[in-house]
Parts: sequence; structure tokens; C-alpha cells
Amino acid sequence: MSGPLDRFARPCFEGSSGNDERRERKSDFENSEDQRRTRIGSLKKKAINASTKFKHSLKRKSSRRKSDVRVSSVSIEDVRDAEELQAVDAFRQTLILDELLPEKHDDYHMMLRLKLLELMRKVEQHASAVLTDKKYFQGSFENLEAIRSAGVKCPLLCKEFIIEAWQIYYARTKGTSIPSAIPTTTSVPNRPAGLVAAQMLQQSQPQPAFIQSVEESQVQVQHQPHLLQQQLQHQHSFTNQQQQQQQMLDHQQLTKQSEKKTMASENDTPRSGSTTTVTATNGGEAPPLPKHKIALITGITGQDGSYLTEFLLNKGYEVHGLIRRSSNFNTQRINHIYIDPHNAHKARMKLHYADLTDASSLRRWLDTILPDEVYNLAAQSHVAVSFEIPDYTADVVATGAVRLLEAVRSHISATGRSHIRYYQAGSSEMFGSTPPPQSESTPFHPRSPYAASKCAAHWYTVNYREAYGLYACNGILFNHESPRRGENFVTRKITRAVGRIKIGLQSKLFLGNLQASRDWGFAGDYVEAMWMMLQQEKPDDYVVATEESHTVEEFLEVAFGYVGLNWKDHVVIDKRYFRPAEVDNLKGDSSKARKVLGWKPRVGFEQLVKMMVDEDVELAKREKVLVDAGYMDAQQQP
Ligand SMILES: C[C@H]1O[C@H](OP(=O)(O)OP(=O)(O)OC[C@H]2O[C@@H](n3cnc4c(=O)[nH]c(N)nc43)[C@H](O)[C@@H]2O)[C@@H](O)[C@@H](O)C1=O
Repeated sequence: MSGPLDRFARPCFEGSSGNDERRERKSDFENSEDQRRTRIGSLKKKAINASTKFKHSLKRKSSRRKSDVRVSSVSIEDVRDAEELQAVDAFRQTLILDELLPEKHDDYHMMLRLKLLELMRKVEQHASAVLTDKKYFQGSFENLEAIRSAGVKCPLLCKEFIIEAWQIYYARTKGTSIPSAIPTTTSVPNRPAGLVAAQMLQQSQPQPAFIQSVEESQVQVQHQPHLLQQQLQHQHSFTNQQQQQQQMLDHQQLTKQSEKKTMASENDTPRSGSTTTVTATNGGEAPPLPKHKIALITGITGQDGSYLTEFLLNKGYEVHGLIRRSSNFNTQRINHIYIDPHNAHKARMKLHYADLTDASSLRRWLDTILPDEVYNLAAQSHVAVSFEIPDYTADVVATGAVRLLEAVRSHISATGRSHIRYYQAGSSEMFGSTPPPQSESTPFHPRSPYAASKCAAHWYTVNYREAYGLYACNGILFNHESPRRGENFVTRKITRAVGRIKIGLQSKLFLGNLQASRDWGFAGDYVEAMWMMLQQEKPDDYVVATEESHTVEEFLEVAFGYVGLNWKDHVVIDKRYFRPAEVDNLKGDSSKARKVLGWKPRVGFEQLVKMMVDEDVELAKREKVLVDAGYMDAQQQP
């Protein structure tokens, strides 16, 4: 089905339906919204003024401190900041009087931190901790809420893994006095905790028996800046973060076990590839790396890259990912498995800058990493966008594949490492207008620059296999989705909107052709098939699909219906999302993969849609917390 060409009249970013809607809704809310912004703006200004005055006052005073030990209080304009400023000021005076404050540490933020630590210690003597972490401590935020609303007045500490700012606000809405105790991946922001801690010191009640005493807990704050950088862009729900933490812990444990195992059997199991030694940064010699397999993945930061990395790490692989430089970090999907490379003997995933458009970088990393398996997943993978940037799409998707194949070929010829195996990510888009069911023998008829480029990559791979005897496979993957799917693909665009509509952050969703039909599977299942292809005796090409096809409209029915909404009340057809040439119907025949590889999908269509909706409802709840706390605009998506 072809769409009108006037979509090129102005650029239109998918996933930005909130923005379209914002334009529409602005007039309704203009006045109240503008007033609210002005109010918040003026409060912020006041707070900044008060802080600046306080800081200047400290500086002025510090130059006089030897002769005039008593420091006068600051003038405070903002009522909201008064308690904090006074508390910090008084605390500073005490330190100066006790001669405990070296001049170089005499600044406001240092004071605030010290004050917070002091408050935390006091709080721990009088407060009770409520376990809210579900997975490890079988707690819940509902417990916290129930305890507070049952009239318990003592300060309550929310015992939780603190990863992102929204959790602090969320904990407060549930009645906590201060988030506490298990911030494994980020430090607790000073300001909210400081204010809350000050308030709670005024309250003290005996501790109910059913709440765990805080003395039993260990407070450990580790600061990992690489995770903090991603705070607001994080794509996964709270539940998912807990799963990720479990995976990380599992991975660390697995790594330890596999290290022990491989070290023990090092002599009798020679590694198929190279050995690399790493020098530890703690002064000692790191143990030689175990003889495990090494994988190199292009496109590691994408949906498939992140699932494949988890899968391979769980199989004991060392995984190297090639990433493109960009001005913003885009590693959200793999942050949970990232271990600082300075922990050389623990870090089993490593990232390197390279680009499929830069042949020299590909060859250099092959020579350095010496991988056993290479997975080429990188692409400009958006079909509609490929009509806008066809040249770039061809460069990355088609020529990028031949650059990498050629790098592998020349690396083998230079090193003799002929056991190396190559996986090429193909796409059902290559079948285009050929009617379903589509199998390995179905002729390609691509309908977009993206699909034509994928066809070229497919044939380059076949050619390197036939011409040079390279172990190279094409995985012809039908659509595969997950909560990590990019927000401009139709499935995630829908489930994001369902979450936000359900929570009241959005009311409309702008879409294109609802009659297109796709064979949608779960990305987590599909990465297993990639790996299986490279474990066979001989290289070959395989279709990977669920063998069920559903229209976009059916996806809408399930997604909206699952949360009790009717999609027809919210979806608006926007011709800008139609494509110049559409692929109407894709439905795979994956019998070869099922028979030869023993692969089959585990997650069905409805389960997939519900999984994505569940995650996105949670994500929307987090956004709502930030919106309610004035931390984010209602229409803005982090
Ligand atoms: C296998 C293949 O899978 C993906 O390509 P795709 O099938 O084009 O995925 P999509 O989610 O962008 O579109 C699916 C269908 O949904 C229709 N549709 C309607 N309304 C909107 C809409 O508003 N946005 C989008 N994106 N699509 C819409 C659209 O016209 C199309 O018919 C990529 O992973 C690709 O890399 C790949 O290899």
C-alpha cells in the first residue's frame, strides 16, 4: 500500500505524538500551564537567590572567621529553603566553634553533605526501615503506604535499591520520611533527603514490631557516574530494573564461578582463539583471562545487541561491542551489565569506538580483540527513515556489511584464525511484496532503501561464504519486539502511548497504516537463534519467525484492551506516518530453523503485547511521579 508523498513537507518524528498533542492541547491549558510555570520559575529563582546569598555570606564570613568566630545567620527569602539553610548554617557554626572545619571545605554543598550524614546517623537511631524492594526482600511500597496511613508517626525509611531520582519522589508519595539503605548504583540526592531528614527529627515514636529495625541494615552508597548519566533516559520499568540487577548479580556470580571453573580446567581445555593477559589496576598482576569464547557485536547498544550480550555473558562469553561516538550516551540498554573495565578480571563486556562506515576501525578491533564470533547487528534500522536518508542507510547497512566481511576475511588471511564465525542480521523486509508465508527460498522483493540494503548485505554474506569459505550465516529475522524496542517502531510507540494514556499523561496517539500485518516475536527469543546458527557444523541461512501474523489494528486491540481502554477513543490517523511503499503482509515459515537449530519462540503474540504494556505502564507511573514533583513537564518524555 502506498502513501502520499506530502509527508516530506515537514520532518515528523515518530514517538513524538505527545508533542503533536501538546500543540493541540496547549490552548486548553495555556493559562493555567503558563501560570504554573511562572510560579515554579519564580520559586526556583528564589531558591537560587537564597542559596547564592547564603554561599556569598559564607565566603564573606570565612575571611573574618579568625577574629569573629560567631557567624551571623543568613537572610532567607524562600520559605521552602529556610529550614535547610538554617540547619546547614547552624551546623557550620558548630563545626567552626569546634575547630573542625578546614577552610578549604567551607562551602555550602560540603556543609549540606556533612549535615545530611549527621542527620542520617541520628535518623537511624529513631527511625524504622520499611522494606519496599520486592524481589530480594519481598517488600512493597504498599506496605509503606499502609503503615503510614495506619497512623504510625515515627520516621520511616524506605529500604530500596535507589537507581533514579524518581524513586525518591515516589517513596515520598508513599509516606517515607527518607529513602534509605540500599542505593547500590547511585548516591541519594542530597536535597530532598536533607529536607526530609530535618523534618523527621521532630518526630519519634516506638517502632512497630513488624518493621525491620534500621540497625540491622548496612548502608552502602556507591557512586557510579556512568549510570547516573542515563538517569532520565532510562527505558525500563522499576520491575525491570530489579530483574536487571538480578541479572547483573547473576552475571557477576556466574563470572566468578566460570572463572574458578575455567582456571581449574585451563590446562586441559585449550581455547579455540587467542589468549589475552590484562594487568590489574590495583597494582597486582591480574590472573590470565579464562579460555572462554570471545564475541564481537556491532550494534551492541540496540535492542538485539543488549539481549544478545546478556545471552552470551550467561554462556560465559567475553563480549566486545563496537559503538559509534555520539554527543549523548546511548548505552541505556546495556548499563545494567556494564562493569567498570578497571575491574579487569570482572568486566566481561567491553565497549570500543568504531563505525561500520570506517573500515580501518573494524580491522583494527578484529586484530585487537581476536573474536571467535562476530555478530553484525548494527544498522540504520528504521524503514520509514531510510526513505529520508537512503544514501546513509545504504552506506551503513549494505556497504557496512561488506566492510566488516572484508575485515574478517583479511584478518583471517593475516592471522590464520580461520575458525572465526560471522552472523549477518537479515530482515523479513527483504521479502517486501512477495506474498506469505516467506521462507529461505522465497524470492526477495524489497520495498524500501532499507530493505534493498539488507538484500545487498545478505548476498555479500552468501558471496563471502562461497568465494572464501568463510563461516558466515544470514539470520532472516521477522519483526521482533520487547520493552527495549525503540520508541519509533509501531509496537513500542503504541505501548508507550497506552501507558501514558492510562496514567493520564497523554490522550491521543497518531499512527499511519493500521492494516499492515507483521509476524511479531520477542527479541529475547530471537537472539538465541542467532547464536544457534553459529554453533552448527556448516554455515547456512535461516528464517526466524513465530509463523503468526497480526495487523497493527490487532496490536492496538490487545494493547489498549489489556488496560481497559478502547483504542478508537485515542488513535488518530496521520498520513505523515504512511510510507511511500508499504510492505503489506509478512508471515514467516521458520520450519528450517525449528528443525535444524531446534529453535522455537517461547513468547506468543498476546504475551508479548502484555509484557510491553506492563513495562510501559510502570514507566509512565515513574514519569507521573516526576511530573507531580515538578521535575518534568506533563507532555515531556524523558
Ligand atoms: C523486520 C523489520 O522490522 C521493523 O520494520 P517495520 O516492519 O517497518 O517496523 P515498524 O514498527 O516501523 O512498522 C511496522 C508496520 O507498522 C506500520 N505503522 C503504522 N503506523 C505507524 C507508525 O506510526 N509508526 C511506525 N513506525 N509504523 C507504523 C508501518 O507502516 C509498518 O507497516 C524494523 O525492525 C526493521 O529494521 C526490520 O528489519
